[in-house]
Amino acid sequence: MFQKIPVTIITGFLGAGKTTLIRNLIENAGKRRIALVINEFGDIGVDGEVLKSCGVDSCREEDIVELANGCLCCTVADDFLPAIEALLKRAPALDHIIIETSGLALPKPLLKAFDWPQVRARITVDGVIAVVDAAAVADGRFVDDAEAQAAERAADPSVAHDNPLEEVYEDQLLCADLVILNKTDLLQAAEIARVTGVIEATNARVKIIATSEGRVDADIALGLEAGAENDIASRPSHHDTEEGHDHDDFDSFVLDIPPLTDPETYLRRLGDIAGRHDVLRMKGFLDVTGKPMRLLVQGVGARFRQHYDRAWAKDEARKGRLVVIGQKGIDRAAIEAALG
Ligand SMILES: Nc1nc2c(ncn2[C@@H]2O[C@H](COP(=O)(O)OP(=O)(O)OP(=O)(O)O)[C@@H](O)[C@H]2O)c(=O)[nH]1
Repeated sequence: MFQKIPVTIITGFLGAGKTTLIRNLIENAGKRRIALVINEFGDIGVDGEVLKSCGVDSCREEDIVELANGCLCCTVADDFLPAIEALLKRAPALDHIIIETSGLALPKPLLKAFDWPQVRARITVDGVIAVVDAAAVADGRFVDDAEAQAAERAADPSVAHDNPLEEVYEDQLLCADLVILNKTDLLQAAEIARVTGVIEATNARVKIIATSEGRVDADIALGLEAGAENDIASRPSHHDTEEGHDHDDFDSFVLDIPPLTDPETYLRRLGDIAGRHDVLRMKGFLDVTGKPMRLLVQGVGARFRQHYDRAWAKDEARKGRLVVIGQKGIDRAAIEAALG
């Protein structure tokens, strides 16, 4: 019998752990033939690179489609649908498609693309998964006083707050069938319970799995059977009355970083600068003098992680580059001066 191919949409704010989750899913997906569609904000394709070098046999380079340049939710017809069409022509047929949206994308416009007749005939959206950085929520990164705001919204559902971070984060939550409450390693049990309550107050119908390092059973995450394209109307958005959305609220730029002799000191400086300038996300690859491998650096707010992920290729220039993402008005000149 003809079967629709299930698609999982993975949303979640910058640095929440979407790529980490996907890596885990493909490692644990058994024999499923999976293709990944990855969309990233910022001009260095770090997520695709991370997944290509993940070393999982079933995840081949040709199974990863990178849609760079902006925001999937704004380029559905031009970029996204042709990419999906190409995946549907694969023989043998794929078992599953996972789409990682950029951390600033609104999932609902993307979900709507799956309601188009030519797409819905062949694909079903198994589920929308929102990855949430539990520590960022606990720190009030998105909403200063989440409990007070949930109470306010319960009294008046139309209440709006002019905070772009909050709008993106909430749109992602409100569209989800499953929340992966990630980074619980950074919180005590009472904080995890509090954050869980805050999420339930925003979206009462969503399932929540608390975890760390994106560890979740692939059979659960890829077997939600939500048919999300059939109940788009029950997923409210702050942007329901608009055509598309703009990205004027956020800014990103790429820094060229000279070769480093003392990466530890440099990374401490990165964390310090990210904190002082309210950087939302920093990531890229650094060239450490004398090391055959490139240093993959990941910053979420002021929290940094790094590891040597692979050797520089023979035909590749050893070039340190970091993408920096912040809210509009982020002080690029000061950051450049501090890191150059
Ligand atoms: N402490 C901690 N760090 C985590 C966890 N999961 C992921 N990270 C780290 O958080 C950083 C961002 O993770 P990613 O998986 O790249 O996040 P993302 O959502 O794909 O990021 P963008 O695509 O830039 O939005 C990386 O340094 C991860 O190693 C976790 O459970 N705990």
